Amino acid sequence: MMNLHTCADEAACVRELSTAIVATLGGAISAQGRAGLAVSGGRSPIALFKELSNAELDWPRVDITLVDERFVAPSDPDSNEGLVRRYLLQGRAAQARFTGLVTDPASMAACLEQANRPAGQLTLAILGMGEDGHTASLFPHAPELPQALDPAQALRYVSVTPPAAPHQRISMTLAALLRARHRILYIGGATKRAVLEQAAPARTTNMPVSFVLNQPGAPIDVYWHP
Ligand SMILES: O=C(O)[C@H](O)[C@@H](O)[C@H](O)[C@H](O)COP(=O)(O)O
Repeated sequence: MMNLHTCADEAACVRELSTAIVATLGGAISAQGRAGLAVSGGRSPIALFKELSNAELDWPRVDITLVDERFVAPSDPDSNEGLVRRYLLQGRAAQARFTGLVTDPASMAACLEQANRPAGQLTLAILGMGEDGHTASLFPHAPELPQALDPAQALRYVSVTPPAAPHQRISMTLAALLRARHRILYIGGATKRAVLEQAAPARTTNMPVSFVLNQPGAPIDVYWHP
């Protein structure tokens, strides 16, 4: 079920989100000693990463990883790890512990083996959305989509071949996203608002984001700005 937060503009969303994220991670640190955060790539989170990197939080107790990654070396301009290193792991947040997904750019199997090692419960997953209705790297019509959306999927990460976007991907599975304690979807603009409204009413594999928007036991906070 989704809880929609409408912000006046991007700056307002970034401030509101940063406050909410710090509260959520801080709460987990107080309760369990550490917090786990998984973030998305793309252009949308850059301003949020900049704001968060200066937030006051016990960053050494925060484990940061990725919701999804392109199968490229971390030095590649398209790498989500590179994006996180440039914009989030700066300032105060440089003290967080980061684990990327492309741990061996020569072997997808080795990356998946590493990414799927046992881990504690994720505190928060921050998702983005594409205009085709993908979230994470859960792309419509990807051959691996059935495994990635399987509610009984034990794996946290699978490989995904996007039918119409560059690079092989490593994506968190729907089941893993739903096992996180909290979920946020952060989007902006009129086109994505229309996509959200199309995807919100019912689950459809044509718009995989609909599976995170329609889960009674796993609410999601959606932040949108015009
Ligand atoms: O690595 C990725 O491609 C992302 O994690 C992806 O799911 C992203 O969130 C959307 O594609 C939105 O991207 P924009 O913010 O660039 O529109």
